Amino acid sequence: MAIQSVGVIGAGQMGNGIAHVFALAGYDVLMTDISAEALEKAVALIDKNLERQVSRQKITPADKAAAMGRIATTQTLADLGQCDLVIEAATEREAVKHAIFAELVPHLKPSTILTSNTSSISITRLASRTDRPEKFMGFHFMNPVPVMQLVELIRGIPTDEETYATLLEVVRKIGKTAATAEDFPAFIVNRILMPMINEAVYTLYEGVGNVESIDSAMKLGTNHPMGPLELADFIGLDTCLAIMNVLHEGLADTKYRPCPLLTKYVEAGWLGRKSGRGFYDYRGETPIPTR
Ligand SMILES: CC(=O)CC(=O)SCCNC(=O)CCNC(=O)[C@H](O)C(C)(C)COP(=O)(O)OP(=O)(O)OC[C@H]1O[C@@H](n2cnc3c(N)ncnc32)[C@H](O)[C@@H]1OP(=O)(O)O
Ligand SMILES: NC(=O)C1=CN([C@@H]2O[C@H](COP(=O)(O)OP(=O)(O)OC[C@H]3O[C@@H](n4cnc5c(N)ncnc54)[C@H](OP(=O)(O)O)[C@@H]3O)[C@@H](O)[C@H]2O)C=CC1
Repeated sequence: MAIQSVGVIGAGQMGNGIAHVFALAGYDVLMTDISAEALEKAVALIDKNLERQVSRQKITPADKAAAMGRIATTQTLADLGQCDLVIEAATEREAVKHAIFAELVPHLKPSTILTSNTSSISITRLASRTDRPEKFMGFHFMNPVPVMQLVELIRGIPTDEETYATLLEVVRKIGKTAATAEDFPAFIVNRILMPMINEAVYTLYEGVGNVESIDSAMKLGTNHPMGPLELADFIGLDTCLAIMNVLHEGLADTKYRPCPLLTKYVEAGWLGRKSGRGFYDYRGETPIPTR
């Protein structure tokens, strides 16, 4: 099936990056969020990130103008009804995602492919609550979307071959590379990455190192571009905790127990970069460790 128009639900860190990449690749993008402010911020951020690509001569000013011209926003979910492909990238909470799909599905044309950018939640379970489980897939982008090469494709039990083949082709058209994962908690990337981040928080919690020494050790000792605590702040501590909870509950193994310190930071509303504070304080000129 040919995809031309793409609906993006949630204009947070991932939603804006997904809209950016699809618009640049020539798709018409309609982005929605419950918050008008989030939509405004997302469009401003896409403009800024495209400008950065222009200044590094990755794209031309005309490419940027064309991409911005392909992005529209709405606060009405039903407006996404005529899109060929919908990518849900709202908050990592299963109840939120079920509610979005329940509201959206009655407005969708029959051919629309419905996807979720969830980091961890069962695709089969999300699909089963829609009217089109065979046209439902996990479509998992990495942060920052304009930079990261990978997209994980996750088929639920009922997903049909045509839907999978269509998304493989879309990944190719946006210039990224697909890895196919089976539908088990947190799929491939987060099954491996999130326990490492959680272990870094335990290392902090138990006093083995402080924020600076843990991040420095992993950056300089294992050549990771970001330390695990810096990366956790970048992803969002609420999202990290949500993923650990899905792993813990879904695999029923205590080795996935979220670190109590991670829970504490989320309870404080210190969610990382997006809220101004997490394992680092981002409110000044340079990030300062909070422990
Ligand atoms: C939680 C989940 O479900 C799944 C996940 O996403 S897990 C998280 C996966 N992501 C990671 O692991 C990211 C790890 N970090 C990194 O790879 C790097 O630190 C980083 C790419 C984010 C930044 O790299 P850096 O070298 O420190 O910064 P910087 O030099 O500013 O940027 C590198 C390049 O990316 C570009 N870039 C960075 N952010 C960008 C953005 N938002 N939009 C467009 N381009 C961007 C820069 O323009 C630059 O391009 P050039 O190489 O062409 O010059
Ligand atoms: N952060 C990351 O590194 C990655 C995240 N993901 C996944 O992408 C999804 C989004 O994450 P991320 O962008 O980081 O999260 P953010 O918190 O940055 O953004 C989520 C956005 O969704 C909005 N939202 C919440 N409820 C609804 C709703 N009912 N309808 C429309 N929009 C809604 C939020 O609005 P408000 O702020 O007003 O609540 C917010 O703007 C999650 O499923 C996450 O697991 C996948 C890969 C990487």
